[in-house]
Amino acid sequence: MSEPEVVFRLESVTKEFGNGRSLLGLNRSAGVRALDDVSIELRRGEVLGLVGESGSGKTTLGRILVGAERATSGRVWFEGTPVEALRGGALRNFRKSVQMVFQNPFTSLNPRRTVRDVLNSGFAARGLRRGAQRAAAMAELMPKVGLSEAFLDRYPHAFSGGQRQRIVLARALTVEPSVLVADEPVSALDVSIQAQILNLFVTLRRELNLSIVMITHDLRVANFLSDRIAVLYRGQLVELGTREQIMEHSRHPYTRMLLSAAPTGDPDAPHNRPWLVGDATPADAMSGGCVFRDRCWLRTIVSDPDRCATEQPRLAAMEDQHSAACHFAEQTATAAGVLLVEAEESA
Ligand SMILES: Nc1ncnc2c1ncn2[C@@H]1O[C@H](COP(=O)(O)OP(=O)(O)OP(=O)(O)O)[C@@H](O)[C@H]1O
Repeated sequence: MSEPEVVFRLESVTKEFGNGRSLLGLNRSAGVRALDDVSIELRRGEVLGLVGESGSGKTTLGRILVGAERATSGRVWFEGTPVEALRGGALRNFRKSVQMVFQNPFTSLNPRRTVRDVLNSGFAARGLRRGAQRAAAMAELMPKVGLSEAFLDRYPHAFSGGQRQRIVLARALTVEPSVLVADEPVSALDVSIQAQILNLFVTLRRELNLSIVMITHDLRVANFLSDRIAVLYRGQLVELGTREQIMEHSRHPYTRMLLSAAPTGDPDAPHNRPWLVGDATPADAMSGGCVFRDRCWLRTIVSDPDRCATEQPRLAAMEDQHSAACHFAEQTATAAGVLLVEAEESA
């Protein structure tokens, strides 16, 4: 099998916010490490789900991909070139090629601009100057996102949330991107509409060979359309694998915890979930060791829990495509099974 083509490559990317001194050099603020030594690739035509709780660094990673934030350290390569080295035409091409779609379609559209105005700005950026060229591009684009051309002269307020998200997608597509970074694109929508929009992503990805980074706190969304899933915890990439590896054979105790906390729709699911262990300790009180150790259910049963406090686990490959950052990843599945049986017996 040939190697997949890599669109983005992130090498040891760290992003810190607010890590500076005041004007007089006093009160050095601790700052926030939103991303901590993240290395990952995005392949041509794949959907990469990026999951984790609020504050885990998902949006920051997405903003680094589109060039809206710069890494504090580490490298970001786009199609083989470091992003910071892009200039002139190559930089313009990068800005068109990588588009971001935001969560809230009610705030991401200007209420005073019709759909036609919105799309025309994108077509102008793509270099379509003549009215006839833009009309033809518009006639091609609207059905792709499931909208009628009759909507072109309406303002955003005339549309439902799902329709607005279709307009936002159409706007992103005007410049013919090769990568979409979608930041919680369905979480502001009614559940009944979410599947329609996710299906639209699936269709667009197939028709346009798009690479998509799907940022979501909802594992059901990631499960629906991802080829691979990356799990972030406190800015660190703690597990990476194919959709099936993560959803069915996850090895990091945090991923197991996320999966068990996700609504399953199963009324018989155990209420006494053994792997929900307390709240997170503030990050600045946890230097060294594993970032997840304070909430880790697996650590409560392994033979050498001190190791978790002293030695930071590195992301290590366990099988083809699947890696996890846990010293005891080999024991996760068995330990989870034992705990679940115990919980069911004591319920
Ligand atoms: N511009 C900023 N200035 C300071 N801190 C920031 C900034 N952007 C993000 N952070 C901090 O970085 C950390 C990661 O935030 P980020 O928004 O990337 O997480 P997230 O996983 O996308 O969370 P959410 O789902 O809540 O959006 C958080 O602690 C956040 O407060």
